[in-house]
Amino acid sequence: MTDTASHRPPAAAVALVGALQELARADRLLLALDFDGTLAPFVDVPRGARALPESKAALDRLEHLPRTWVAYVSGRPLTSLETVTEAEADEDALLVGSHGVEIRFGRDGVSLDLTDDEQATLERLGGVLQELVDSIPGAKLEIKPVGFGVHYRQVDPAEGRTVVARAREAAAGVSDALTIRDGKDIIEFSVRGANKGDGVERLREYTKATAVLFAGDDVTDEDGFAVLRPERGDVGIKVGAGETAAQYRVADERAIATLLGLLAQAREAHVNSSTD
Ligand SMILES: O=P(O)(O)OC[C@H]1O[C@H](O[C@H]2O[C@H](CO)[C@@H](O)[C@H](O)[C@H]2O)[C@H](O)[C@@H](O)[C@@H]1O
Repeated sequence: MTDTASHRPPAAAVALVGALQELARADRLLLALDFDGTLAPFVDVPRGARALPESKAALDRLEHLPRTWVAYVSGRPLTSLETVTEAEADEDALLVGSHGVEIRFGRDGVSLDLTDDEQATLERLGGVLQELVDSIPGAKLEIKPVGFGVHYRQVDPAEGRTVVARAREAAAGVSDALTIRDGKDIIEFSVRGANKGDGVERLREYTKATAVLFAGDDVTDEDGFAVLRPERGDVGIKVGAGETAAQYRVADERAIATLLGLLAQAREAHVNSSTD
């Protein structure tokens, strides 16, 4: 490789920047973004996670632009997502929580209305998983509206697989109809199945977006990538390693922050040129 070639940006990065410039020209643009591992670096205590300041600043610019919507699509319960995105008081916030089960679009929400069977399963599930985490140093139970997350980020790394196996076994003793999701140092069980793809489609319908950007880092984000329509200008960005259906990949949350800054700049330029 020549010295000049070694300083050239890789073709994939050039293609991604080009795709974002095209996206910036969309008539109605929706940014649907995963939170943890995409906007916010991982931390030990989930309520302490926050988007990188550069991402937050770019998203603030974007959501103030006409015909542009910013939405968060997360595995977190809606209330937790409101806290970490600082959207509690934002009456226009677009939030999809609990992997697509909980929805808050502006003032409108979806009532969960758990059936008696779902409620009973949830209670038994909580009992067995609480007993499990109490027996494993460092394990924590996250209570969610339709399920539970067993966190093992602070468990001895050699024990991670055992925690997952024991949690699966305990949950199987309660019901064989649970939705189970493996995440980053977490295994989650839900009595209701919906996914991030459902959430993205609901957002697309609500905003009447003509193009969508979805970015995510985890296996659960693959449902979001699966509903994208690249032939209509949608863009999917996978953050970090792992198999993906996304068209593009970046290394980490810092790269996402940089791209959101570029997109904000390109969208502002597009909006200004259309109003000239
Ligand atoms: O869909 P996401 O927005 O990526 O949410 C996935 C899960 O995120 C949270 O857990 C993860 O982040 C924590 C804070 O950095 C970290 O401690 C934990 O190990 C990660 O798994 C959240 O607590 C879960 O409810 C979400 O499902």
